Amino acid sequence: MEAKERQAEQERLDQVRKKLKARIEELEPEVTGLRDQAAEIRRRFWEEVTVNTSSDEEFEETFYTIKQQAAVLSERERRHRLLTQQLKSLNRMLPSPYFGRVDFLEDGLNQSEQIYIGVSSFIDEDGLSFLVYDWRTPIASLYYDHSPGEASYVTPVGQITGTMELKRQYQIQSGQIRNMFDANVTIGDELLQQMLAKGADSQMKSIVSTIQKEQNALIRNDHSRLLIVQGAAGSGKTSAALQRVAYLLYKNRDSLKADQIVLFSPNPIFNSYVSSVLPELGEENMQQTTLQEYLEYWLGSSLRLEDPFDQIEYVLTAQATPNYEARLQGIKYKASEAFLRALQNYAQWLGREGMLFNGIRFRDRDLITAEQMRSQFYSYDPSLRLANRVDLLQKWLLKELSLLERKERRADWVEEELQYLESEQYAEVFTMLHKEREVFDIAEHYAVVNEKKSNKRREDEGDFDFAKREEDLLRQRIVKTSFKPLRQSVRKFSFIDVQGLYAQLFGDEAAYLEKTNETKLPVLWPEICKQTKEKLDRLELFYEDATPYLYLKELIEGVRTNTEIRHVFVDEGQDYSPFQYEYLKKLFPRARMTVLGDFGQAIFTQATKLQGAESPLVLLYGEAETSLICLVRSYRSTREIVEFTKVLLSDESEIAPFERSGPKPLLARLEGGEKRDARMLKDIAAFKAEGFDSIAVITKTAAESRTAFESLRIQGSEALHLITKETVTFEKGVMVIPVYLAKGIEFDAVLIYEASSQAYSRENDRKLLYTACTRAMHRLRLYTTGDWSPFVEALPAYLYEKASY
Ligand SMILES: Nc1ncnc2c1ncn2[C@@H]1O[C@H](COP(=O)(O)OP(=O)(O)OP(=O)(O)O)[C@@H](O)[C@H]1O
Repeated sequence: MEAKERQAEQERLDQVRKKLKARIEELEPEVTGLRDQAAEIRRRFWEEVTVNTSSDEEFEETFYTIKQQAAVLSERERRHRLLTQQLKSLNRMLPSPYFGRVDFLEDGLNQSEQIYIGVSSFIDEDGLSFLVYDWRTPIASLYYDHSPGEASYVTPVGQITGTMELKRQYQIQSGQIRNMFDANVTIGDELLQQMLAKGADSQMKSIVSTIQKEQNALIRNDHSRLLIVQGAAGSGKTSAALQRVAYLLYKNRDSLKADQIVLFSPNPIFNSYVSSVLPELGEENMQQTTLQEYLEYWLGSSLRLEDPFDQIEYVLTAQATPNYEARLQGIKYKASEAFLRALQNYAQWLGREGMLFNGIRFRDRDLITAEQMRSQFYSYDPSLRLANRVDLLQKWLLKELSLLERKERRADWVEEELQYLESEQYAEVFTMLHKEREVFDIAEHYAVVNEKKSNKRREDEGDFDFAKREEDLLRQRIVKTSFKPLRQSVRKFSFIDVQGLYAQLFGDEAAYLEKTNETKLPVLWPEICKQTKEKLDRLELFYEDATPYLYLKELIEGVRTNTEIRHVFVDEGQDYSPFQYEYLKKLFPRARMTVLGDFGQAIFTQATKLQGAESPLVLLYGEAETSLICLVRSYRSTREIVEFTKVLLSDESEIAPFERSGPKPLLARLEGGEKRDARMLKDIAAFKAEGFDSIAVITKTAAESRTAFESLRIQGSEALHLITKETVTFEKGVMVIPVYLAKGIEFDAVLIYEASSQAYSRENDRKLLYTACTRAMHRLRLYTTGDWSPFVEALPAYLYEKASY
């Protein structure tokens, strides 16, 4: 590019920065001033108002002064918040105010506009000219969606068409243009090349300057109730999802707050990995959770819930244990829509018969028996929904408890407790009764004053009525305290035996079919029943039972919904069952859903296909309300790694590498574990010397991770981190990690610990191996001490190098 052009751009940049600095200098004292003013108003709030309640007018006067003061304070605080935000955004822009420019000649006009695009907008002093446009403005989509030539963008008032005369990208650091590229066919290839060539980080990066056209479509899609994104490994699903959150927050800034968006992540470590993207863009983070966290919260502490990682560890390691096959069948069935339907039918059946209740017991006595509840429950109008009848029963129980509580006051145990009451409790009741009197009685006023003066309680023994009332009140208090937990547990629906109701489903086959109207069951149903019940007896719940259990509980007690949440994002969406999607839909009735996933990485047994006619997800809200976007270009890995992993997956999925080259994946076969570990350590050292500082040894299971970690450490590597399901923060370095925890994360170099036929030979293992290999950005090595996995064996030799040592 011509030097003159570059100089002109640098001059423009200097101009913009000068204006930015001027605005910052102007704002800084204003922000400080507002902060001090607000603090001062707060401090002197009560000094400014004279509280006078002697007459109605005075009272009104006081009331208005307070209101006025509060309004001034809130205005100062609001303005302070606003300007602080502006200041932050200007400071964020200062080192690199923009990253792109398009020159656009709108049809019908005779002069083109230069549109500079950055992380936020910056308007000139005239209040009209945009020196920089926020990347989320409608006009900025020109940059992402078009190349020079005919172009258009959509505004709230319609489509604007014209010609794009120039598209330019900048790399700006500390106010200096380091690089400039003019794009013609595809945008940003050069900038993107440079971005992707960089090393992995402990935090996900924002991709705002190089968003690709197909990603832009998903970021800005705001008409679908459900947006499904099926994207190959490394195609930027997570990155684009986070930009989408930023976009939605910008577009709906008057009506949408960050805490009305929730992201379901695959594991806690992933939460830490993505947590810096939004703040980097000047937005607050959305809520982040895992489904496990959600389920645990709602199940409470009565049952211990297995987590998905223990479940997958079982699936991967317990093949040789008895009844493995039954558990697998159980996992599949309990994730299915058939089971969902079965539970709905079961709830219908319970409406007619079979409800189970927990009687209410008190001091080893039955207060209200399960039988009484049952007959009360079935006396209600059968046309009422189950949950409505439960609601009626709850009200009835609370009323019954009130009656019983009253009766209980005369019980002997209350008499006994009276004897043991602490003197403070007496004193409290005594004062209460006197307070009651004091209001009406002048003599009482006098007695109170006297009491205070002499610092002695007066004698009331002679006053029979008073003593009786005192006792009554004390009895009332004793019983009330003891009944409080009973009331609380009725409010929490503890009178419903959900555990029994769930267990009751897993009786014999004929009974199940009758209660649920189902016709087909897994072959090993009796064993599934046995396993489920044994677990429940130990007050535990398999992971695959958690969502159905909660679902049944809600069919009975009424659905728990969260109407505050407007957008739900589900990352690694292939790992959720159809059942879980139904549950999420119910839970967030007012939310739009964005599901991102890759069926190629479906390593959990309950996986859901995201697209295609048989996808249950498409049926969730119906086709009319669902949009599907496929991302096929993979940005994470070099072309060589993408080609290797693509063939490894061996299905028809389209995966296209982005043009970035590196060495082919390397296969190393060694005689015995010791030699393999020694080799790996040497390779790790070499990677580090090359400047890669995020390196992962990926294993199939957590058990294998522990062994690998120990043996690599013994061989001399201390700077090694073992990542387990308990790890909550993601840090750079060399780590040993099971593949299912590495989901969604990436590393400069990946070393597959043992790619033998023993480890990866079943069809499911293929996806595990694929997921593991696709974590690599720049280098991929596979090791084995035995025969290669058949999936590796089947790869054509041109896809890899073989190590010769
Ligand atoms: N438009 C882009 N510009 C720059 N980098 C990008 C872009 N799209 C994706 N990337 C990079 O590609 C890598 C993979 O992105 P991301 O993790 O979002 O992919 P993913 O589809 O969620 O992957 P996976 O399913 O394997 O977890 C990241 O390093 C991301 O920064």
